[in-house]
Amino acid sequence: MEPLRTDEVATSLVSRSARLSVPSVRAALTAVSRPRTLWTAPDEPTVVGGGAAVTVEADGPDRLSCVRERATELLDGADVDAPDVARPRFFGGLAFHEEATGRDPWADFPAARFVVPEVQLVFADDGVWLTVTDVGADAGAVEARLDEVRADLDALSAVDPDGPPGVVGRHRTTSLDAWRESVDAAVSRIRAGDLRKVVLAQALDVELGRPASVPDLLARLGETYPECHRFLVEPATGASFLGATPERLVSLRGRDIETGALAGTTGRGDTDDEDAWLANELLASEKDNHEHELVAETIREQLDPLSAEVRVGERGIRKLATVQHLWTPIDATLERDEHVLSLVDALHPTPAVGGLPPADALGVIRETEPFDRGWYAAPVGWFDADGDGSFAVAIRSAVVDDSLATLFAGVGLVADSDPDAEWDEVQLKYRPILDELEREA
Ligand SMILES: C=C(O[C@@H]1C=C(C(=O)O)C=C[C@H]1O)C(=O)O
Repeated sequence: MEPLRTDEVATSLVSRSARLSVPSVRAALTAVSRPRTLWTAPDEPTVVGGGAAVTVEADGPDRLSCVRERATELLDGADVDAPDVARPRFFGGLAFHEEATGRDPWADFPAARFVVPEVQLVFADDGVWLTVTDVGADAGAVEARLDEVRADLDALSAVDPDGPPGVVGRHRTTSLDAWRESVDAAVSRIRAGDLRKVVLAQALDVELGRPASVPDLLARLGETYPECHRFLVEPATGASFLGATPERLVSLRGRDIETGALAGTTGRGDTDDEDAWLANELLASEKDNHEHELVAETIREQLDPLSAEVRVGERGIRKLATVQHLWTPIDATLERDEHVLSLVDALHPTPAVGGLPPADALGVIRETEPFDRGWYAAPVGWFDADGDGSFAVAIRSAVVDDSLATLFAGVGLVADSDPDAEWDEVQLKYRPILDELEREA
């Protein structure tokens, strides 16, 4: 991609904002036009985006510094009249690997893409804020557009959500036999000392009874997984990528970093006793603790050189509707100012979704997986003009294209991993999305 010319970018991003009322996040997401964005994170206001005032894309090993450079030019010269909560931000993410293949279902997903939504709605504690942004327009035109969009959105009425579309067919990318073979091969390499951990994933193509409503699916995921990051990345055309992930990659505010290690998995029990028993087994499991420790250790090592202090909290259990994970909170204070994209670059992929050593694990993933990960297990999130931002790891996710959905799920493999147990764990990790597609209303 050609770099943007300076005369195209200087002081040309104009944002204006106002309060408004809309019945729900779902109604807002239904009303705005593509490309659409949804971002919901614990302790952050939910954001809905529609349209793109500006789009920045990049490819290859320097994709994040390219994005950052172009975005900084645009944001530095911006003419913004908005309270902090409603400031314009870039939303988007990356492909798991450095290059995009363009293979189905990822045809419309480049190696990195971020947009400043033309229409941004922030569901803040004190109400909903609308921000309209344009590039190359005069302030009067942006104000007129703000009035127009606000009038349209203010007139929205609540609509009952549709029930799930239902699942009428399934196709796995990996058979149980092929899986056993791949896991055995990976485990042998780990035992031989070639690598310490690798995360292998599967994809599941699902045919739906009727086209899925993306806003409804995300609304249902919000009810079942309120503690997760929910996201939608929907390009101008083609498929939508969405999910409800329990894994934060990193958030940065000023010099304060919050992250954590999430790895090691078991199911939920049918009774409280069984649930507690499963949690205790997980806490005591040598294999899961080893798998987890590699993630926590690596995150700490990545943050150490950048930080005045890294604090690793106590390992515990993170319970979700369908699974429980080992989780260690990690926070840090930066030594000097950094952009959140630099932290994303340093941390992705953590051994929770890649492996260790990272380059060897990525090699095994590329050789083994018969499908393109696309943006699955990669960072999605936002950043602003100060370089603050928040990113999640896009797991428990799917690409939805009309009546077709492709779900992704992976597992961490170490020396004593068992192929059949890992197979079952993959099936468990499909459930967040699969349940919302299948469940009766
Ligand atoms: C890779 C996934 O999950 C990751 C792998 C985990 C594990 O192996 O125990 C647990 C949480 C995530 O870090 C996924 O859900 O697709």
